[in-house]
Amino acid sequence: MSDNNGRIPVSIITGFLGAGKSTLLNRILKDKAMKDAAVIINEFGEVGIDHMLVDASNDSIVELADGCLCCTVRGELVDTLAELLDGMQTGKLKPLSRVVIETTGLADPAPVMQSVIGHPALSQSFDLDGVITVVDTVHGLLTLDTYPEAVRQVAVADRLILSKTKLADPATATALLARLHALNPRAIVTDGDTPEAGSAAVLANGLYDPTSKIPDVDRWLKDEARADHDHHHHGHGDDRHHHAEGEHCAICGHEGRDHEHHAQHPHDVNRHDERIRSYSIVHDQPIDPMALEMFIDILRSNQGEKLLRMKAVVALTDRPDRPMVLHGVQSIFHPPVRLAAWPDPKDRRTRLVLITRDLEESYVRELFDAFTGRPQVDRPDRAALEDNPLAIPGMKI
Ligand SMILES: Nc1nc2c(ncn2[C@@H]2O[C@H](COP(=O)(O)OP(=O)(O)OP(=O)(O)O)[C@@H](O)[C@H]2O)c(=O)[nH]1
Repeated sequence: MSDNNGRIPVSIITGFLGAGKSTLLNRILKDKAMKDAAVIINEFGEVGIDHMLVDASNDSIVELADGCLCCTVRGELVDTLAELLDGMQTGKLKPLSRVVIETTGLADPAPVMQSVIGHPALSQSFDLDGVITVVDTVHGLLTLDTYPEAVRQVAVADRLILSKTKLADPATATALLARLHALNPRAIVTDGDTPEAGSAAVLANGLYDPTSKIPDVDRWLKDEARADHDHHHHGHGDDRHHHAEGEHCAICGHEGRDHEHHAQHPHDVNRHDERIRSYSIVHDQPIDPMALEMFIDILRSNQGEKLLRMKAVVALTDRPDRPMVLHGVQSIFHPPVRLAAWPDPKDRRTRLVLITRDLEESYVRELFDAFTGRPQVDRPDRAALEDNPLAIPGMKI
């Protein structure tokens, strides 16, 4: 199902080692809607076996063995996408409805996403439709504590699919959900045991909606208010549970006197999580296109590596009725797309959603305010920044 511009949606399935990626993919491939999809499987190790585990009824399965998609075989991924395109253009391949990429368990999804959105030619033909991260309900908490790759996989996901839910005890599942919500409040969470999880519908995550032909902006900006609320409380000690005397706490197992703790287990050292933030910026006046360009340029050239993901719908002064959609991963941005109209004509506010690592919200807000005409008293304005981009406090190059 390609969009207005003929671009083919690409979904990335990721998740830690053994989380259940292949199991999920096998279920999805049985969906009739996957008939014209191509699947690219990346496997780490000398001998590829994942392709044998994936249902072979789909003849567009390509395996990229011996190396990790996010590092050594990234070029191979680009080549494979180019070959698929060539195959379609020369009539050797039937038109593809979708491409699904399954990464290795240790992959950082960002470079894989960049291969799709950042390649000048490929981005004309493919569009990232979302990252689906499979999380093992039994081992998820420990994995998140131990492996930064797992935290990144959760942080950038559009959808989280919980596997092995029936094997996990309820307390573990509750604690995991709280942890996932803190890390990525906007992701859709789906129980892997539901029929929905095994359907092609989970792959469509709304960078555009195939039926309405415009990005499902509301979906990826969802929970904006709640996420902001959570963020403001994060780290200020307000995100606590209170228990009455004698009450059993499902998260930490404590019983007895009144006690409080964070949504995660109190002994849980969220050493990776605390560096990752998700926040949104809302602005109600149309923005000068030049100012937007400079804001994005400074942000990505100076802080690109900390920008795990940014999605935005922006009202510009030249055509405020036709919003601009921006979509970036680290310093790579998809070519901006002008929508024909606002997804919701009653809500024409500019909205930016950012997922960052080691980049404070206050820095991004100040930079945004400086370029959109709302500088604060003791902060540099746009003119000062154009003269000297280092004038932003905390700016490092
Ligand atoms: N009970 C149960 N087992 C599951 C579920 N999902 C996966 N498994 C099992 O978990 C094991 C790992 O599943 P895979 O689908 O191979 O996981 P993967 O993420 O593709 O693994 P790698 O490719 O090694 O990273 C297999 O034995 C699966 O049968 C689930 O929802 N419930």
